[in-house]
Amino acid sequence: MLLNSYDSWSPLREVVLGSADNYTSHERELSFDLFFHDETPYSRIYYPRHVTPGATGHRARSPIKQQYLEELREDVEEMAEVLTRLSVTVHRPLPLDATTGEVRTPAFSAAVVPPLNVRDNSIVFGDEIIETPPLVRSRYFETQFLKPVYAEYFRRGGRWTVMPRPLMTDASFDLSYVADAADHGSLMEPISDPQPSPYDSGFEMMIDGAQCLRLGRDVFVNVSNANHALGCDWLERHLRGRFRVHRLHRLADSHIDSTVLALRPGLLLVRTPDVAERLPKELQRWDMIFPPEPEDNNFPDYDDDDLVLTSRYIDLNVLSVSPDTVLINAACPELGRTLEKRGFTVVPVRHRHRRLFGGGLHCFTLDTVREGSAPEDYLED
Ligand SMILES: NC(=[NH2+])NCCC[C@H](N)C(=O)O
Repeated sequence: MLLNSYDSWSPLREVVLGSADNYTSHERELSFDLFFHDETPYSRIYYPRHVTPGATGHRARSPIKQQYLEELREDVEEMAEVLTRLSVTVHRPLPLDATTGEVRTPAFSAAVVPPLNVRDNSIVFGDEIIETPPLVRSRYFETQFLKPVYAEYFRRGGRWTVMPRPLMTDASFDLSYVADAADHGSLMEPISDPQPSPYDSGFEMMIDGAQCLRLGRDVFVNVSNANHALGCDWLERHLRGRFRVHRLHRLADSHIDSTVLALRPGLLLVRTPDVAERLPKELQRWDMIFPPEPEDNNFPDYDDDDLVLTSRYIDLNVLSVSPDTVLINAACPELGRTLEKRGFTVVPVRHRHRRLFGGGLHCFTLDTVREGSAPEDYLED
C-alpha cells in the first residue's frame, strides 16, 4: 500500500519491525555515553567495569551475552507473528551481516549496530519517509539496512528524504543537557574530554524520529539541546504548509515514546502526573492514562556487567494497532489491566530484554501505513 501515516493510533496496515541479528555489543564512546546519560548512572560511576580489557583510547566494547541475544531474537520473531495474525503486513530490514565490521567516515570510525530500534532513525509524515540524522555514531548508517523497504515505498509513489548527515566530531555535540544534570546535584559524572578534530565545525543537526509525537497535522518535537534545536528547525522549514511543528522543551533527554504516547484523539498515555504538568496547554486538555509504577518483578535480573540502557518506564512504549487495540509487553499485566479498564483490547507480547537493547514495542517498529490516517487538526476545541 501507499505510505500513509500521520498518527500512532489509526488502524495499522503495514509496519517495519527491527532486526536484532548480530547485536553482539554496545560501543562505549562519547556519543553513546551522551545519548544514554540519563539511564546509565551506575555503569558510569563504575565505568571501568565495562571497559574491555586492553581497550585503548576513548572507545570500548560492552559485550551482550549470547543468551540475551537469542531470547531477544525469539521475542522479535514472535512480535512479527502476532502482528501478522492481526492482519498487519510486516516489513523487515536487511539483517546486519556478521562480517560487517566498523564504518569509517572522514571524521570517525564506529562499530555497526543492527537496525533494531527502527523508530529512531526515520519518521513518516503522511506520504513521506524522512531519515533523521543520528545521535549515536554506531547508528550512522543504520538506515542503509532499510533501503529495500524504503525503495519499495518510493516505487509506489511515496516521498523519501534524507536529512543532512552530521560530521559528528566530538565538538559537534552540545553537552549542555548533561552538564546541567550534573549541576543539579545528579550522581552522574559529567561527560568530558572531547578530543579536537580537523573537521570540527560547531554544533550540528542531530535528532531522532522518536523525539516526535505525531498528531495528524501537528507534531510535537522534544528539544533538549542545540543539536535537537537545529533538527527541529530543519523539520519546521521542511514541513511548513503541511504540518505545524511545536517544540517541547526538555520533556525527556531525547526520545519521548516512554514518556508520552497518543492512544487515540483526545487520549494520551503519560508516564507520571509530573510529566503531564510539563506538557503544553494544547495537550493538557487531553484525557490521560497514567500506567501503574513499574515493579521490580516486571524485569529480568541482570548482572553488573550487563549494560542497562532504559528507564523502568520503558513498557509505556506500546504499539497501537487501532484506536482500541494495543500491543503491550506481556511482562506488564498491571498496565494491561489499566488499559482494559479504559476499554482497550490488549494484546500481550513477550519482550524480555527491552532494557538491554534500548527499546520497547514502539521503538522496534515504524508504522508506515495506517488506514484512514490523515492530516487532521486534533487540537482544535
Ligand atoms: N525509541 C526509543 N528507542 N525509545 C526508547 C526511549 C527510552 C527512554 N530513554 C527510557 O529509558 O525510558
